[in-house]
Amino acid sequence: MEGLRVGGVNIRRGGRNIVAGAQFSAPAGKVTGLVGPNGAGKSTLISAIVGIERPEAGELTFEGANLVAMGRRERAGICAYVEQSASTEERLSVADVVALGRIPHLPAWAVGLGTDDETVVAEALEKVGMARFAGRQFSTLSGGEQQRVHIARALAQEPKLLVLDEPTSHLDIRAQLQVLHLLGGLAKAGGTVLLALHDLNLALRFCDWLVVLDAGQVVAEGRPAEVLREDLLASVYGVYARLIEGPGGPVIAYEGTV
Ligand SMILES: Nc1ncnc2c1ncn2[C@@H]1O[C@H](COP(=O)(O)OP(=O)(O)OP(=O)(O)O)[C@@H](O)[C@H]1O
Repeated sequence: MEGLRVGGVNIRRGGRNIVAGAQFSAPAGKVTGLVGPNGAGKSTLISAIVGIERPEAGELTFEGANLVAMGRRERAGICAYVEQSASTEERLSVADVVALGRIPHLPAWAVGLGTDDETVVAEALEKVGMARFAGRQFSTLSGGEQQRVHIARALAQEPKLLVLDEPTSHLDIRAQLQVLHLLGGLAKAGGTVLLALHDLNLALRFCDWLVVLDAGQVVAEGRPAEVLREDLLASVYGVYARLIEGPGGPVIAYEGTV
């Protein structure tokens, strides 16, 4: 299965190349991690993939269809996006925020959700452990609770391509494991999942495929344990680390900065 293909993408901002000739695949049926140090260009590249900005050059395709040329509604029928910092939906309830995910699936004349849509919304909240918050005003939630609701909104969209920018940054460790497990389940069901991630041990454990971005360029792509080698951790992240065998597979033990 083809999934997402990023081909020779250039993105300029402020008069300089932020992403330069990025080329990689996020295959369908896999969780692909996009990793790299602060400022590497991960969010910028993601903003082009989800259609927030147009790349200056290059191709972005999903299952062979050109994402750049797609209209908003068509793209929303395929791709859901969970932003790094959640925007404030001030007066909406939690259930209303998640219901926004159903909009691409509603007919143009619809005035509200159908029963099936409401079931999808309730299930999405259940999956992220937020069902009991359905009636709460979104703005009263904690950062981690808001992040879970945004993930639920993306799940309610039932996307073929799910793109998440650091979806676990505000989550406690249990919620991180639950969300990453959930994403693994979506991929196993045939979905394409791409997520920017800082925790390389979580990337090792939960990603099937890894893309490393450094200074706007893809410097490595492959299976996590083959990509996250000691020399790459030193050259890209500037850290000394050892890969040691943990009970559930390899684990990175950090030793210091280069
Ligand atoms: N409008 C802009 N003008 C100039 N530089 C910009 C602009 N927007 C972003 N940048 C720069 O582009 C680089 C990439 O930013 P981006 O947010 O994509 O990185 P990132 O890999 O997501 O980083 P982080 O891990 O810190 O979230 C950074 O150095 C940032 O300062």
